[in-house]
Amino acid sequence: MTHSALASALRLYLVTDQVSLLGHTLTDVMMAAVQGGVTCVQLREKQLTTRDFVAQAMALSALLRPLHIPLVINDRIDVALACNAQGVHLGQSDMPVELARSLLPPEVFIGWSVETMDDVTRSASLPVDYLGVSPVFATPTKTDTHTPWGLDGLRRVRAITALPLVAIGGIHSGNALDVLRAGADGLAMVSAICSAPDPRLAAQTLRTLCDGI
Ligand SMILES: Cc1ncc(COP(=O)(O)OP(=O)(O)O)c(N)n1
Ligand SMILES: Cc1nc(C(=O)O)sc1CCOP(=O)(O)O
Ligand SMILES: [Mg+2]
Repeated sequence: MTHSALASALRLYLVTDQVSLLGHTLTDVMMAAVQGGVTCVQLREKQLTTRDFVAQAMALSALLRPLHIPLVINDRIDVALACNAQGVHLGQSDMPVELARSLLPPEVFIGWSVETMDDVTRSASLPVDYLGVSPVFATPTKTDTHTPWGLDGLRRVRAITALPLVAIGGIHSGNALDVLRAGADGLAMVSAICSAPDPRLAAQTLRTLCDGI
């Protein structure tokens, strides 16, 4: 996929989180978000057994594939391979991206979290397809994060890389435009969609913002 095709695919990026679902099922929230216009889904499971993770990944893959919405698996190359995911997302403590690249089919894209300018500089010589700018704002959804980049930090990242940038952390409809204007290609969100009273409407509102600039 070209940079620009991948950037479009990552535009409104749902990251799942069982804890944030307010009693709804993951499948129901994901499908509502898809109806509202999310362009990409990351399955992020920290508590499941491998067997249950694979089963969940296969179930989501069967729903998303006919809709041509890419499924990204967080952290786990084996799960991504098992469900023929379109992408994986790896962070600074996950499997090294060079090793992941050697294990994955070439068409599977790799996202990589960048927490410092040094990470961004290093990304130029790594086999990564997009960068997760981690975090843009502090968020209660994930607290083991590095110092937030803020909008100025995001602008500085934008200035030194041509890779697609996915902003994550504390993003919602009230700051989405600022984040896009600071240079993000895509917005990744957990709570603004998963914990919304109406996830379909939340995604639709965000999609309208994404399409408007
Ligand atoms: C799009 C996106 N960006 C960043 C992350 C965070 O990845 P990581 O730092 O590996 O942390 P965990 O999500 O694994 O807790 C992400 N998942 N997605
Ligand atoms: C999964 C994840 N990764 C982050 C990072 O900074 O790398 S922040 C985060 C959670 C984002 O949740 P919310 O949209 O509710 O703020
Ligand atoms: Mg990770």
